[in-house]
Amino acid sequence: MPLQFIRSSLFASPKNLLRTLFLVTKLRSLAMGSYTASSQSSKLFFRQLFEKESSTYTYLLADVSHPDKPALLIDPVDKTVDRDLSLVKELGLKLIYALNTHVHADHITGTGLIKTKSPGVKSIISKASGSKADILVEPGDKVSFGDLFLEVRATPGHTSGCVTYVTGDGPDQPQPRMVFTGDALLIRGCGRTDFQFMETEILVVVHCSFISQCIRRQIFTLPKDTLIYPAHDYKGFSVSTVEEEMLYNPRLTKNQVRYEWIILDRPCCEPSMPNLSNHPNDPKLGHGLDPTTNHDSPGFPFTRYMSPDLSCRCSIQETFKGIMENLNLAYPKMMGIAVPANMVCGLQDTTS
Ligand SMILES: N[C@@H](CCC(=O)N[C@@H](CSS)C(=O)NCC(=O)O)C(=O)O
Repeated sequence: MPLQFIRSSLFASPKNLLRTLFLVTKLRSLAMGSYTASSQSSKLFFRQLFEKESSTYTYLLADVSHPDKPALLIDPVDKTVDRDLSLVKELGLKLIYALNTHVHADHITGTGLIKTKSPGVKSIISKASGSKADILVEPGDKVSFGDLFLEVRATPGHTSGCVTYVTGDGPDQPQPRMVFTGDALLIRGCGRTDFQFMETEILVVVHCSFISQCIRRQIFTLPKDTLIYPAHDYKGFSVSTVEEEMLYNPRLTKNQVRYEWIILDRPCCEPSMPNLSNHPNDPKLGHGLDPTTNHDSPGFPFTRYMSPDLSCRCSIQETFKGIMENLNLAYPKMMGIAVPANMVCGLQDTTS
């Protein structure tokens, strides 16, 4: 509503005055809502926190309707642990979990420090990450805090163990839903895919397929108003929605024919990397059709990648793989220190 209309209607009639006051209040609360990124749920306390050197978002969630006010932190950073723990204390929350979405390569997780400063807090990371933590979660697991919970979804590709945490689906859970995507899905972007398994062309394709397919299947299938909260932003964005990213994310709105086709009908994100050494038709040398039947070999869903008819369906520049190969990002400055430290997620400073 134009401000001019609000102003002029202020003087029209008592009825209009009330309506206008309601509108102004609503507009103000909407503006504040997006500024503080607060949730609609009366049970959920939610705060988005920022670490500026690595442009990392940490999220604090708590069930404030529960007598203990149990809380969790998603993707805490070592440098801002004191700030985060002071906030938890000030608000009278009881921190029970410190979660990581994945093994970060650009900063050191805060979970180790949190555990030393706040004994009793349990660290959480995915089992697929291969790193250490108190609790290793798998897709489908729930992380409960009071009456609220987060659901674990697998979104590998940036790293093989990346998971996304989604607020629960149910009458007492926050509405709209909220999804903490780590580095899998960023606002108008996504995590780079050049960290792991880049030895062969086929594995590059597998990883690109994983991330783009997992974003589609695990995140874009959520209700359109689901709020997206990533682990990083480099452009000043703080929140998006499933609908917005489906429409405007430049890395996910381009031609996907090649990758949709490659893992068609395969359950997403299963650790079923093809065993290249045992396969009779080496995909590096050509397509993997069974020469006797001219069909895909059983149990090898990627075999048609090199098939000439598929390759000409779309040009490589239009594909997700083409986009990802042309990002030209330098490796994170802290990678050599961050990855080994984060592989012992939350345990490096404890005796357990
Ligand atoms: N310049 C930063 C690292 C930037 C970077 O590589 N970010 C990662 C996520 S953190 S490992 C990424 O996936 N970026 C995708 C993108 O499109 O930016 C540093 O030196 O730390």
